[in-house]
Amino acid sequence: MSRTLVLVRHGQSEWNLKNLFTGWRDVELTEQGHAEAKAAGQKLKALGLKFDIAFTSVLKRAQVTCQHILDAVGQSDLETIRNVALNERDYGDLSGLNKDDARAKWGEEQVHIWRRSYDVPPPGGESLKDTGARVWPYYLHDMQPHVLRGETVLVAAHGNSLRAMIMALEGMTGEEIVKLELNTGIPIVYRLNADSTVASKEVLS
Ligand SMILES: O=C(O)[C@@H](CO)OP(=O)(O)O
Repeated sequence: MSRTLVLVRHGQSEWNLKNLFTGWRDVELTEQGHAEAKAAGQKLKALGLKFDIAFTSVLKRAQVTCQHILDAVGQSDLETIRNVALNERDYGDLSGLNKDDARAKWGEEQVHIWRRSYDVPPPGGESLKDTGARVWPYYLHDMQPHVLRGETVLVAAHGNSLRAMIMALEGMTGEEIVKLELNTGIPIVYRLNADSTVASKEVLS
């Protein structure tokens, strides 16, 4: 029984590089981002992983990352489900603003609260808790059944949508999850027990 779940944050995007709040804006990967996604695929290939299904968001930085990984493991045509539930946290009115400009305008502390508190949403956007309220039901209904059937599942998504999944998978508190930073293009390989709890976790950094 494989029961393997691989989570990967997309490679560096143009707006990661420019230090802009991104959220649901549909931006491209940088050259480095493409390279990170390909390297993630090579790491998964080296583990000998073969996927049964892949899931990604409706945003191209995650979709392209997903495709690079599937190409690297020799599964370019694998069934891939795209769903808005896996999108990045919606940054609302902050989307497109520079993070340093925002600190200058609203103060370091306020911007940190918007970025890394668990349940305080940025103006017009989602908190991490709000993001979890769409990610976790989607995981339970659409992804977890594949894993529990013994399949190997790839999820290429975003820093905060993956944080929301990790929090629930590992039973972390809101305080614990906001301290966890996910690097771009680094696969996290979970093996699950039959009762859906985590048996092991390996970060392929
Ligand atoms: O801008 C965003 O959408 C996210 C991820 O890049 O940023 P943050 O680090 O603030 O969660």
